[in-house]
Amino acid sequence: GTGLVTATPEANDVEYLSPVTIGGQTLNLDFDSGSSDLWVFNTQLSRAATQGHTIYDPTKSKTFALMQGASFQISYGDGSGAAGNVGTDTVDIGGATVTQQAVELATAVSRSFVEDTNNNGLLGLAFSQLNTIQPAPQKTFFDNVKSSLAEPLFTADLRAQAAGAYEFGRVDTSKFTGEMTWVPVNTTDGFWQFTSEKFSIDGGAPQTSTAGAQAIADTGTTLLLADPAVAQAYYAQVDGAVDDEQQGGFTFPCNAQLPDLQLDVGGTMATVKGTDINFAQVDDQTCFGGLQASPAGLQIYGDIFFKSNFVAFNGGNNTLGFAQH
Ligand SMILES: Cc1cc(CN)n(C)n1
Repeated sequence: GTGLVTATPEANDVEYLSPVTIGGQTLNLDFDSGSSDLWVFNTQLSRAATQGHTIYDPTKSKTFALMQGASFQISYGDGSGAAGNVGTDTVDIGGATVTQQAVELATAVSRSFVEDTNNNGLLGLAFSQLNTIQPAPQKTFFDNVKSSLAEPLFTADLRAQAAGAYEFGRVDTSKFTGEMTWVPVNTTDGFWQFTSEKFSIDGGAPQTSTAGAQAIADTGTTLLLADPAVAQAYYAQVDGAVDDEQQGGFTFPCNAQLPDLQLDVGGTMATVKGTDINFAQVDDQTCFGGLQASPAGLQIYGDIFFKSNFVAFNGGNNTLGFAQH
């Protein structure tokens, strides 16, 4: 089978939300290819924490079962987090269905989740080895549904300030232009990880940032966090760009002409449109860059990258497909 849901951006494309039906109840969740837990806002959370959210009520589901003694606790790269207990229920994403999917029920969530009332939980699409359920990690929705899909893959079609889609089971070639390039994934650390060590600016001469530099395809991260050498070289080409500690990264005059950026994905260059690198206005003249330096040595290609690139995540042969859109 296949499954298709819309991916609707929040303001500034900070994240994208997609409808998921759990035990007959539909919540909008943030699909995150950089983590492996499916957790939801639910009736166990305080009224203060759930104000404005859509919550899942396990007592109203005919197919819910508690996973006795199981718990989860997850922290994300942006410092946010959630923790709670666990059950199983039937999960349907646009027609792709898993019965007895582990559904993690938050009993505590960090402030940023409480405040983001469009987000009613996360659906992890990285590898199941990263699942935080104790005492026994559980499989992701994709791992569980994979064998029933027409093709063992899902695709992310994220758009700038417009509805896109996640699709399970097929590559809709009408969603992109040109050829799709497939690259090998290193699953050792549980991410959709690949080598990305070269870059060029506006199609200029390719440069190597750091030999063997790695990147992950992460739909749950807003920005494009690249090797510091990439960010330095890019913003050196933008008049008035500064690395502003107070703002927390590179900013530039909002009327700046932003060059395109090419990044290699497993050896083939993928383009990030300059227009997509203008992330958000921070004051009347100043804008904050969608490209920032990654502090940790691992590059994180988030939504800024996906707005220019249609990506297929193939769990059959552990490859990533990239195409411009
Ligand atoms: C909630 C959340 C998810 C991610 C990326 N995996 N981040 C950085 N924050």
